[in-house]
Amino acid sequence: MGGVPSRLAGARTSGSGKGLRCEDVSVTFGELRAVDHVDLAVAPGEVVAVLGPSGCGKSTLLRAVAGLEPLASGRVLWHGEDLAGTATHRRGFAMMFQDGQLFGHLSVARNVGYGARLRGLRGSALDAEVARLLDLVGLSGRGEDDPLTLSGGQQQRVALARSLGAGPRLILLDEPLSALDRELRERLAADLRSVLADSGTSAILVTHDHGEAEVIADRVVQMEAGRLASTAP
Ligand SMILES: Nc1ncnc2c1ncn2[C@@H]1O[C@H](COP(=O)(O)OP(=O)(O)OP(=O)(O)O)[C@@H](O)[C@H]1O
Repeated sequence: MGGVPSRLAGARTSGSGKGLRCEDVSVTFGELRAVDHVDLAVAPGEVVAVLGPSGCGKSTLLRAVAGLEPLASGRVLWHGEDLAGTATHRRGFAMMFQDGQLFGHLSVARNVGYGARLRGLRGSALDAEVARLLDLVGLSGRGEDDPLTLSGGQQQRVALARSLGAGPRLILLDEPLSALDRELRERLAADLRSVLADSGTSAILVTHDHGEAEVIADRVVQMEAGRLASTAP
């Protein structure tokens, strides 16, 4: 934790067809075209921020990538494979929201180990994985705590560790820090960047905070009324 390591070499471009590709993706709610013919590529290991005002369609785009919204047009592909027939839980993507939605009846360790258990880890292998994840998010030794006694920032770290524990190939982050106060947000933004870099996980970060996007992401794309605009390195 701490420090901002440089991103993985070669993770900056996505022209190879590797990683995620949204092609001409639209999502409609009745007359409203919430996501309007969006093209977006995320290379393996790359973190892309989607920045835009409230209601511009950011969350809907994430949900479409996750397979939680039907597409009115276009395709979502991973390594060139169309995911249309792949259910959400089979896509290998994890989602993390503003409110980390921890399981209040489970210890921190059980929360963090949840995804790893789904991957089949048990016993000492599971314990080692939980310890690794807790270390990754700066919460070593807190495994037996009740998550609801942790601060908001600590809870978000647990949520992040739990998401990473599922071993996702892509993590979808929907305003993961916006419930926190500014000081904590700035600190956790730097931590989030280093955790994503250390784990080599591809990510899409949705936010309306320009500074947060700049700190966390390799690339920032602007969304406005359902459409993606400029790309700034
Ligand atoms: N299930 C739904 N049914 C109808 N309209 C919806 C639904 N979900 C989202 N919308 C509408 O789609 C548009 C985009 O919403 P979305 O939540 O994607 O925006 P957002 O950019 O993530 O906003 P915020 O930053 O406030 O979370 C909004 O006009 C919203 O009202």
